[in-house]
Amino acid sequence: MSPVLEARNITKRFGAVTALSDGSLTVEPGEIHALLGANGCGKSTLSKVIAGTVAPNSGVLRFNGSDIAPRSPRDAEALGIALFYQELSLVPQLSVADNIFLGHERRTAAGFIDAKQLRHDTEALLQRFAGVAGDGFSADAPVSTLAPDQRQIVEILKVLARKPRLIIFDESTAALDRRQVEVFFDILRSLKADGVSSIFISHRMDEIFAICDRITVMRNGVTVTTLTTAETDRDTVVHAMVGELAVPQRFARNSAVAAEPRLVVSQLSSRRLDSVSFDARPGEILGLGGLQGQGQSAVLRSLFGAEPLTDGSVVLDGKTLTLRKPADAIRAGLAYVSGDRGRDAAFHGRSIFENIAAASLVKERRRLVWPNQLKQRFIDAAAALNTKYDGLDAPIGSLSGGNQQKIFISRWLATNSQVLLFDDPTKGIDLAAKADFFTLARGLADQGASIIFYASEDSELLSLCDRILVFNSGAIAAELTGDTLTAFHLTNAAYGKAA
Ligand SMILES: Nc1ncnc2c1ncn2[C@@H]1O[C@H](COP(=O)(O)OP(=O)(O)OP(=O)(O)O)[C@@H](O)[C@H]1O
Repeated sequence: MSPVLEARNITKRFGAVTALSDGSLTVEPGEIHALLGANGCGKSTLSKVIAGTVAPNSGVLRFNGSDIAPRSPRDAEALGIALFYQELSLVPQLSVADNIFLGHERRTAAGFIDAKQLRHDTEALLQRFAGVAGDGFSADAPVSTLAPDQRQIVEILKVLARKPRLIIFDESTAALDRRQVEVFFDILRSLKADGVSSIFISHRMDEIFAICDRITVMRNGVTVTTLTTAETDRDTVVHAMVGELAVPQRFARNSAVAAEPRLVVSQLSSRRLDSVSFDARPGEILGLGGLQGQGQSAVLRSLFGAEPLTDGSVVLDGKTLTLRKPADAIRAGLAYVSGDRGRDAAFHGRSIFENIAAASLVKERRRLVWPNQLKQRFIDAAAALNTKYDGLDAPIGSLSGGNQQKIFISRWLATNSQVLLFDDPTKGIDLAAKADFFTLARGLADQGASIIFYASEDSELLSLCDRILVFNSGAIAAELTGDTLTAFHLTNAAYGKAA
C-alpha cells in the first residue's frame, strides 16, 4: 500500500525564525498518525504547509502518489486535505450551520442556497455530538453564543463536512471534556474504517496512546523519529521529544535555602486554578513548569492581586494577606515582572523615570517622591543587567524591547522586594540579556530573596531553579527536586495525566 501523504525535508523560515528546518511525515491510508513535540517545534507550521496555508521554502509534498504544491486551503481541500485550525476559523456572527458550510453551500438548480438541504446536512452532523454538546448547541445558534468547547465541536464538524481523505486535527481536543473526547475518538475510528487518514496533534500523551497507530516526534523544526504505538512506550517517546536538551548553563543550586517557608500558599482556586498549594523559602528559586497556559501565570497574577481568587489563602512571614489589587501585593512586599511588556508593564509614551516610579511609589506610600536611595538601587540594578539607556528622562519607547524589559525588571528590583514573581520574564529578550538576568536572579536568591519563576522554556527552568512545580490543568501535577530536575522528568510530568 502506498502512503496517502509523504512530506519530505520541508523547510520554512519566517523572517529570521526558522520554524521548520527538516520536517518529514508519512501517513498511510486509514491511519491515525500523531504529530508530537514541545511548544514551538514546528507541528503547526508543517500542518499548514500540508494544508496549503503556508508556502514552504523547500521540500517535497506528495499526495496519493503525485507531487503537490497547494497554494491555498482551497487548493488543498480540492485535493482532499482539510485542516482543523488550532486558532479557530469561525465567523462569530454566523450560525452554526452557516459556519459549517461556509463557502461550500449546496445550491438548488436555480443557483440559490438550498436551505432545506443545508438544514438536513447540518442536523446529520450535529447528531454526531448528540448528548454531549451541552445547552444551546443547535444549527441556528450564532457561534458568538457558544462556549469554547462548543466552538471546537463546530470547527470539527466544519472539517468533516468537507469529506476529506486526510484531516489534520491541530489540538482539536484542547477545549473538550472527557465525554466529548470519547465521541471525537469514535468519529476518528469511523473515519479510519472508511479509509480516511488523520494527523492528530495533541499535548495529551494518554490520548495519543489511546487512538494513534504511529507517532512522529518533532524537535526544534526537525522530524526526529516515527514510532509504532504498539511497539513503543511513553519513556521512549519522551526521550525522543527532549533529546539531549541543551541546558546552556546550570547555575549552582542554593545549598542555603532556608527550611522555614516565607510564603505559604494554600488551596488557591479561581477560574483557572484548582486548589493550588505550595510554599516558597528564602534563598530559593521555585520554578513553575508544564505546558503553556496550565495555570502558571494565573498563580503569579493571582498572588499579585491582578486576577481574582475564589478561594485559598496566602501567608507571608506569618501574616495572612488580602490580595484584591496589585497595590495590596506591592505593599505586602511582592514584586511582579511579566515578559508581556505590552500588557502588564509599560506606560507607553512616558519617561523611564515615570515607568520606574509607578512601581516604587506605591510601595513607599508616597507620591512623587524619588528617594535617592531608590534611585541608586534602580541604577545599580539596571547596571547589573547591562541596560542601555540615555538617562532617566528618555521616553521608554526609545529603547529596544530587550532594554525596556531590563528597565522593568530593574524597577522591581529597586523596590527591594523579598518575594519576586517572575512571569516568563525573558520572553522576547536576547540571549545576552537572558544570561544577565539569570545571574542577577541567582544572586538575589543567594542573598535571601524568594523567587517564583515561570518560564515557557524548559531549559531556563532547569538551569535556574532549585525546585520545579509542574502544572497541568490548573493544578500541580508533580514536584521535581534533586535528581528529578531533568528535561525528561519535566516533559514526562507536563504531558502526564489527561486533562
Ligand atoms: N507566522 C509566523 N511568523 C513568525 N514566526 C512564526 C510564525 N508561525 C510560527 N512561527 C514560529 O515558528 C516556530 C514553530 O511554530 P509552530 O507553531 O509550528 O510550533 P508548534 O510545534 O505547532 O507549537 P505549539 O505546540 O505551541 O502549537 C515557533 O518558533 C514560532 O514562534
